[in-house]
Amino acid sequence: MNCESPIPLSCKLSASSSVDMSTKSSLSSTITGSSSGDVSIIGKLSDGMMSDVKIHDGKVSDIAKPLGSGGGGDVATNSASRVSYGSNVSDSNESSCSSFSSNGNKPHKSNDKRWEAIQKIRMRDGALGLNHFRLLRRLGCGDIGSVYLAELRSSTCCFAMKVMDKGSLASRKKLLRAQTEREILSSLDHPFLPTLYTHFETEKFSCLVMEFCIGGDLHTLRQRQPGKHFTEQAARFYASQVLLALEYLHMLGVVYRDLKPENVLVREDGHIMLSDFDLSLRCIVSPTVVKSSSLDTDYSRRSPAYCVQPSCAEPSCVQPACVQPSCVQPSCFVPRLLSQKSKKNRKPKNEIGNQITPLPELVAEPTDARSMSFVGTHEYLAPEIIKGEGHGSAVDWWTFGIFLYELLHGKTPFKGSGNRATLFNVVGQPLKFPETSGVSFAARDLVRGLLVKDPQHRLASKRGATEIKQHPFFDGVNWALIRSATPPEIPKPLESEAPVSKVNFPLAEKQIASDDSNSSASYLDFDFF
Ligand SMILES: Nc1ncnc2c1ncn2[C@@H]1O[C@H](COP(=O)(O)OP(=O)(O)OP(=O)(O)O)[C@@H](O)[C@H]1O
Repeated sequence: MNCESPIPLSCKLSASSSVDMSTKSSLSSTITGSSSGDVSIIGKLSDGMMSDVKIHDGKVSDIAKPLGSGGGGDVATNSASRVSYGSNVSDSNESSCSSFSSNGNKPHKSNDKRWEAIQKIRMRDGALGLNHFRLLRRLGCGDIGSVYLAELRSSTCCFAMKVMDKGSLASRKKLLRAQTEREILSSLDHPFLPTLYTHFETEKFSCLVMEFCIGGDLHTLRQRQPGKHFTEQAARFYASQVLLALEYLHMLGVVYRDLKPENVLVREDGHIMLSDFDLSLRCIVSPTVVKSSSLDTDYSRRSPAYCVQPSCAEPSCVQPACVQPSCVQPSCFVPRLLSQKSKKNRKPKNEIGNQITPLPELVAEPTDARSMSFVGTHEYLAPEIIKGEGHGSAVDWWTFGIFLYELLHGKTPFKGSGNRATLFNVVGQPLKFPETSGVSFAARDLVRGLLVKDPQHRLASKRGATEIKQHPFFDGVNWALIRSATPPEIPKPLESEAPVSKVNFPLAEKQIASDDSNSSASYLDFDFF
């Protein structure tokens, strides 16, 4: 494997951020292809155009004046190299386009105004299409598409629309990645994960309409902090929400595999949303209650019992064929109770009655799932991925450790002079903390537990997120009420810096312009791949 191979570059762009250009460039690079095969450069930078909109509560509320100076060229920086080796994904038949008929399967979003707005259009016009949206500006672009801020016409609701060129996806063998992302997105209903409002296709494009996050990503936000790192309190806030999102994904049978600050977006209320699921691995999980009630509260005194079905065991599992779509739905889980103790060892009822009753504990995470794909971002790659040993959900706990380290220290722990050196460090170098670090013992201890190179001995590898939640670093976090916790920072409403200029549509974009015949050309800025 040549880790210094030319790599496709995909840009990331956040229009209103000030950045430290010395530490990271504005490129996020992605390696794709087989380990022996050639790879090519396919990226470009987007131009960071801004439109004149102001947004509150996912709705356009005002037309703001251009701000003039002060950041037109500000580009969110991200040099993190993204890797996707060995999946050798071949084209699959595209699933037929479908808009979701209702929000019935997303009870947590049931009173969301955006659903109502979408539903109204659907009742009036049938399926939604590109012509129902006004594209205001490009938010950024990734390896498989560009994301636009889109306003639903005849409403004031705003969305993030990911637009993917189907021809380009097919020629670059990325249809499966796009399909994976769409299927995962459609199964999510969680406060820290995106809502997919609808999906539709034009002749040329496949479009995902998602919740829009006004606050940019955590990478950009970190750059703005004093010392370019978060306080421990802020890091705890963001990490705890990410942890819950990962736990939920694992319970759905999704190993996320691409955690990094760039993929953690900030909502207008300051809470987070994990985005970008095209590198995720889906597997089948079999949740197990390892502790059913108050019978035993002390983990350290007993050997835990786990029962997770490693249904997704080999490289082929990155292919959809090995995943039953219905099995990423929570409804397919039938938790099983494992008896922890024989009856004679249990405490008598009256003793239990005097105690605070802890909640049952469920392990529903695919701790034994295995994939051989080489995916992720160099600085975040787990050793078992680099070594090609096969990996499962423990990779998310490794990346969680790197993520926490970066939030607290402003840099990742194993970064080398190049990608090859980075990978070497991840596998062979011990974890070190900056000597002058003011980070607490608890935080360092948690990072140490997560960045254990052997996944079998890594924190959370046995009982999943529960092990991490119980670490002293998270003492005081009210997991049940975390949505009500006060965020470290509330993003400012989006305002424009410069009016959108007229765009000359390249040939490839003419189609979308004609698809979107009702829209004003001045709002369009397409630039695919
Ligand atoms: N829901 C959203 N709200 C606001 N901005 C978003 C949203 N989703 C994506 N973005 C922006 O668009 C950029 C591109 O996102 P996208 O997920 O397509 O690319 P990516 O993160 O580089 O991943 P990939 O290369 O796998 O496609 C992100 O970096 C982010 O800045």
